[in-house]
Amino acid sequence: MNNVGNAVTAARIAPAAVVVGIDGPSGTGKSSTSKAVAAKLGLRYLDTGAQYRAITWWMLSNGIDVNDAAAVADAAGKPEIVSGTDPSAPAITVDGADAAAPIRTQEVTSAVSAVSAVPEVRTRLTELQRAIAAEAPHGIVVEGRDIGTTVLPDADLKIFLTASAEARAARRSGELKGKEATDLAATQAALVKRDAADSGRKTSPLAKADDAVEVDTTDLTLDQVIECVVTLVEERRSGTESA
Ligand SMILES: Nc1ncnc2c1ncn2[C@@H]1O[C@H](COP(=O)(O)OP(=O)(O)O)[C@@H](O)[C@H]1O
Ligand SMILES: Nc1ccn([C@H]2C[C@H](O)[C@@H](COP(=O)(O)OP(=O)(O)O)O2)c(=O)n1
Repeated sequence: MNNVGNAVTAARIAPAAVVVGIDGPSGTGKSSTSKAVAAKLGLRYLDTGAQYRAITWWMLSNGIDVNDAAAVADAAGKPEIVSGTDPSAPAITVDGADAAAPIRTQEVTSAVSAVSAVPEVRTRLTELQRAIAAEAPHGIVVEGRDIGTTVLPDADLKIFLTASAEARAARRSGELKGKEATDLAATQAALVKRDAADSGRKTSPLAKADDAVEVDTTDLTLDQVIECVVTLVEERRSGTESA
């Protein structure tokens, strides 16, 4: 076959880039599922929560009062946030510094909802997220709170993960063991408080898009959730299921 023939065949065989948005509250399995699905399907991966944490870390490190929305808005454009999109090695830097560890501290977790509620912060990160998604050659799995509703409303597949507060708190406590306090009731109370703040803010709150597929992960293993999402992506790709 000549070169033109080869190119035509390759174009027919290569699947089109697929964009998947995975939203839901904390501890429902967004990060674990998104990374695994992206790795299995050869897609890029973007953790938008890590970006909101990164901007929050920068605010705290630079002495900005995170409860002063005007001060946060003024500073929102200052930090340079760079996200890696390799699902097997997610990376994030702020002004060139590795932020992977400091964005996971309790101090950042407690402050992130206030910073995320500031419209200037959301506008800046939404633009960044759209640009990253547009550059992914074979497609991308993007996880967050407002991907299906706001960041990528035209995503090929939208998933909304849920789980009981008890299950989510137990999962998070398991992660924290040995690092920080593991009081289950305190972990659950903190989760529920953050959910309420994220769902209750005015600008692009945590919400299920009308056309998202809801998956309750309370009684599913992580492998079952991954399998479920992989199957849904493959169905969308082959056009066997209507949106
Ligand atoms: N279906 C599941 N069953 C049990 N544990 C899970 C399940 N999904 C995720 N986990 C675990 O729960 C914790 C939180 O998962 P994560 O993917 O970080 O959630 P999210 O990104 O929604 O906050 C991780 O330790 C993960 O391994
Ligand atoms: N698209 C997004 C992603 C996260 N956020 C905010 C709200 C969340 O409480 C924080 C942290 O998100 P992250 O996904 O890291 O949180 P958990 O892994 O669930 O603890 O960021 C957001 O407002 N919009």
